[in-house]
Amino acid sequence: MIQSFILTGFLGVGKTTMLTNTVKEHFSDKKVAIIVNEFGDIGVDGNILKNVHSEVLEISEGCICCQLAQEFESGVIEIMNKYNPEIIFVETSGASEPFPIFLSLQNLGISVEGVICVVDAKNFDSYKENSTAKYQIGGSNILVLNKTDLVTEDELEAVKKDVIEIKEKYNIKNTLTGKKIFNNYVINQAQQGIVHKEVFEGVYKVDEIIGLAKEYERLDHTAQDSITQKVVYLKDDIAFSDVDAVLKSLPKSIYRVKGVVKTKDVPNPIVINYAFGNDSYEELENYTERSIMIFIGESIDDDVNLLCEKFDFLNLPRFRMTK
Ligand SMILES: Nc1nc2c(ncn2[C@@H]2O[C@H](COP(=O)(O)OP(=O)(O)OP(=O)(O)O)[C@@H](O)[C@H]2O)c(=O)[nH]1
Repeated sequence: MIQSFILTGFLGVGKTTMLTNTVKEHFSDKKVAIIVNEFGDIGVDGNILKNVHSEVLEISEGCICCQLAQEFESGVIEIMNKYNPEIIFVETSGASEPFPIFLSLQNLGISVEGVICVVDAKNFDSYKENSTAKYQIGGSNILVLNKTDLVTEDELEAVKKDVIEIKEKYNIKNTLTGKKIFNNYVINQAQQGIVHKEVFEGVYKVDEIIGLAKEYERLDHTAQDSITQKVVYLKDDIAFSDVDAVLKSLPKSIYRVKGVVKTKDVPNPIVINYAFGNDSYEELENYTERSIMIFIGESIDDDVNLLCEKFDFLNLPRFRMTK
């Protein structure tokens, strides 16, 4: 039976980082397939993951936990037929919930060995009130407190306490029986998403659930959430300092920026990663498409327009707005 893991967690918490590091560290001898669903339609994570693994299927243009359930299932079948993997990892977008994906995998006869929710220990306070974030915790059985290098022990304890409280409140239940679906859960810690191998050894395998799909009512949460994204292309190659200038001028409403940008001063295109005030850059080989930045946050349209006015190398696509 094919094994699978679902990776969930809010925007920018470190899911792609975990996948990149985990597969390298623990699964170099296995045939691994990765399915990644990005928030929106641009494959930044897909490009990063493809640099590390050969089998990466991107499902974009929507959310696999609601609008794209069917596309997700056919994607899984496609990857099984083409590649015959031993393990499938599904990285859900930071704006989806894991439970519908869990049901889809089980419907396809795939064993779910764990639903992992990555929590950003540094920025948890900034997003813990978001309802999707709560359902991500409630729908998982392995909670990983990541970015532990950025917090003190006391801060980490406080996050852990909050996470447990949310887990208890949002732990998903079978609406027919009233019983908890994930009876047990564990809380782990990580830095750069690296967790102990035990997490991936199937000790937290989730029991099969039968006949529950119709009972899950929170479908199409994207209709209610106020998180939006705006895609911006860059006209020309720019100086690295310009990228920095953009990130330093972000208003509070924009809490996540991803992108791949070609600069005049760095040989390879750089991957930009900005989450809640922290930024990082990494070079990416083999990227030949246009420079792009994706801004994600709450009600950000006007703020992104202002940024584009201020930095004239930022160019809003005229006919392109997702979500
Ligand atoms: N300091 C620190 N930074 C981290 C850690 N884990 C991830 N990061 C950084 O956090 C940023 C976001 O990481 P990603 O792995 O892209 O996050 P994600 O959850 O896949 O993000 P989305 O695709 O928006 O959902 C990147 O700049 C990472 O380098 C960590 O443990 N410590």
